[in-house]
Amino acid sequence: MAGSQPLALVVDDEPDICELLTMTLSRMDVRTDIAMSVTEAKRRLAEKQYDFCLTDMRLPDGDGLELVKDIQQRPLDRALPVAVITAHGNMDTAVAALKLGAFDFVSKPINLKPLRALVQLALRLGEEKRSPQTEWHALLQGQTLETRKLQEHIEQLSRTDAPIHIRGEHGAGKELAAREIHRFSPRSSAPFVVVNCSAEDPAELEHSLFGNHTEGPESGPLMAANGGTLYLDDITELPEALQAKLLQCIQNKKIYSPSANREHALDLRIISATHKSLVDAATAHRIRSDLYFRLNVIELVVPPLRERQKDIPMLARSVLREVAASSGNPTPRITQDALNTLQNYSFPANLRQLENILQRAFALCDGRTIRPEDLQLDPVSAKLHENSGLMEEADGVRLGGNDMYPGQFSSSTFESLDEFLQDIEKKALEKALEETRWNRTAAAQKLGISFRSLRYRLKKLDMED
Ligand SMILES: Nc1ncnc2c1ncn2[C@@H]1O[C@H](COP(=O)(O)OP(=O)(O)OP(=O)(O)O)[C@@H](O)[C@H]1O
Repeated sequence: MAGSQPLALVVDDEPDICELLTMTLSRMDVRTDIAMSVTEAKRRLAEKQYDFCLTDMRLPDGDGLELVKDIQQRPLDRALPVAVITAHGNMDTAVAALKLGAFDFVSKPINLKPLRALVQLALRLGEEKRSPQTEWHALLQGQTLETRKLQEHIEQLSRTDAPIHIRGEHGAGKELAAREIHRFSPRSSAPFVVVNCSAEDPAELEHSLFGNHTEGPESGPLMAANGGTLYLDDITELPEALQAKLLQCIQNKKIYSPSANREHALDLRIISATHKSLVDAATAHRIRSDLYFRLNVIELVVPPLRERQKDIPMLARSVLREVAASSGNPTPRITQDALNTLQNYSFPANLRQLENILQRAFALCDGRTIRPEDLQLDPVSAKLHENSGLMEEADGVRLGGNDMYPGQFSSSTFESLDEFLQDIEKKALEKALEETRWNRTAAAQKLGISFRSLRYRLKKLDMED
């Protein structure tokens, strides 16, 4: 830090606000320089090294966004955390600032409590950047371009506090990526809390999000994640009534407790995820547009394992090391043929499937060496997945095969393409249900869809009985 006390640059042309900010920061042992315009701010940034910058949006010679952009473009200042002050309710500007690289925003009239939390986070951000990078989770290591891009993006996102939406196939590592963002972020000492938004029962989901009736939000994950990160998995499945409630909490940064008859301040980073398209869900009005804009400020795409093909040998060895260590056994060897076989497989269920395959292979092998036959890969389903693009295979359920559907549309058998596709869907659902003895939760899991989605499909295809 510049000197023993941190130094902040406040950019605002309203003397009252400058005074309020200077006083608040000085009570936090932060020294402040003031700039009244974009030009003056740029000059000061060129002269001194700051630990944090807070800028108003409307300035006499330009706007705060220009400054945010400028700070991101200066190599020396790349590490400088910048936050913006927005007019009350102007979410568009706040989102634009976050997209440009601002780590957070405060809205007018300035409330001192969130402002202090923001300053503390900004200062921790500065410190994090100076500490040596921690090692990646074993499944996110690798040398392929896709993996490096992912790592770089994760590092970048851990330096902001903006909401992130993660998109990727089942088992590709969305939660892992979210955990890494949290671990590298200044929120890392606070909890990372996971909520799955596709619960079977909406009332149960409401409790699991907002706490139960007797204890209120104090017993729920939003309060549990306070100060840290809330990971909302399968966000496209969140029922509409809960979307409104969630939006209110995120927007107001508060949660109401009926039992205590008071509001609790919420200081959370939200990371949401889906294996579907959030854009499609918003277009189809399954996700409220105001919530969509709140969640999808920055998107992170986690690549499927088949796009990290060259990483597979390294990943396989590291999974085997873990599997063996957890049972107190020496790590088995894996032959080059077995590695080649893995590299040629399409892994429809991604990292999760790689782990499952190697756990099974470890149990089946002679204890010392894993050979191709120990992997028990299903070449047909792998090929089907590669070629069809129609359906997804998860956890080893075979959705295709000539015994199930003819593979191509014929107008003599089906009246329309829709009917043909419905037939495929019906057969896949039947098969998964049979294989799980009509346990719908397990069948949904096998099909790689949520329980709600399975229920919806069964209804749509008139298969509820
Ligand atoms: N905290 C963790 N520690 C160790 N391994 C983990 C952890 N979280 C996930 N994994 C492993 O990482 C792999 C990818 O899982 P992850 O849950 O990140 O995928 P995902 O893309 O979020 O999947 P889904 O869409 O089904 O929720 C799995 O094999 C899982 O076992």
